[in-house]
Amino acid sequence: MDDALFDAPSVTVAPGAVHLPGLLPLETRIDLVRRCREWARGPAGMRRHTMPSGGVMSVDMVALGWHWRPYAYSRTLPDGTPVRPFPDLLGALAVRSVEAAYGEPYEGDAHDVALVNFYDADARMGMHQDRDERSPAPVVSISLGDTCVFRFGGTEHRGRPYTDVELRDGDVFVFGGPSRLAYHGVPRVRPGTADPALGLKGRLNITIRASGLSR
Ligand SMILES: O=C(O)CCC(=O)C(=O)O
Ligand SMILES: [Fe+2]
Repeated sequence: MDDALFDAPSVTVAPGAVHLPGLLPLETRIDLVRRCREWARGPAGMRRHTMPSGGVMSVDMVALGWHWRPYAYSRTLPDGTPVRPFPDLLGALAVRSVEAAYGEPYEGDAHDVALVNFYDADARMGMHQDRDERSPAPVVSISLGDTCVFRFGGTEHRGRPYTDVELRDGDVFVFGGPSRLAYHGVPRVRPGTADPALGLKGRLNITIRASGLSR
């Protein structure tokens, strides 16, 4: 464990919700983008989910560890294709991020699922809670590429009051404790703001979670 992480700059947006701007160095970001490209491919790769309302999401998604579709986890994809495994690297990144956010050793459930979201210039994500997990472990959200507006609200409903935070390439946002079930969404992406060194057009987001489900 790198002690310097406990000293990383952080902004507490709400109790238990901590923004860690620029936590990830360029080499980590480049490595994660390369991995996301790999995860996006193949039979268990990126897809656009249809919501129960009939609307189609504007974000492309791939799940690791457990498959996710609105609104449930499953061991395999609907056609039986195995889900891609959850990479140890993301588990380690989650622990380091939670420790950097809260400044104390992490002793909660092990993170075992990640959702990778790709946003093009027009993609959005409506206000929602992450509540398909059965573990209270904090969610760790990693941003790569284009900056977005991340809207973070309360736990009761999707409306105001909320705080708009700019999430940039390499930022990490941790939400746990009293904010674990806070409504949040991405009302807009700022196209063309990605670091050219990344070679990424658009925005990638990885949320790392503990499913609380047993295999
Ligand atoms: O893209 C983001 O920053 C948030 C993604 C999110 O809320 C989710 O995947 O549940
Ligand atoms: Fe979410």
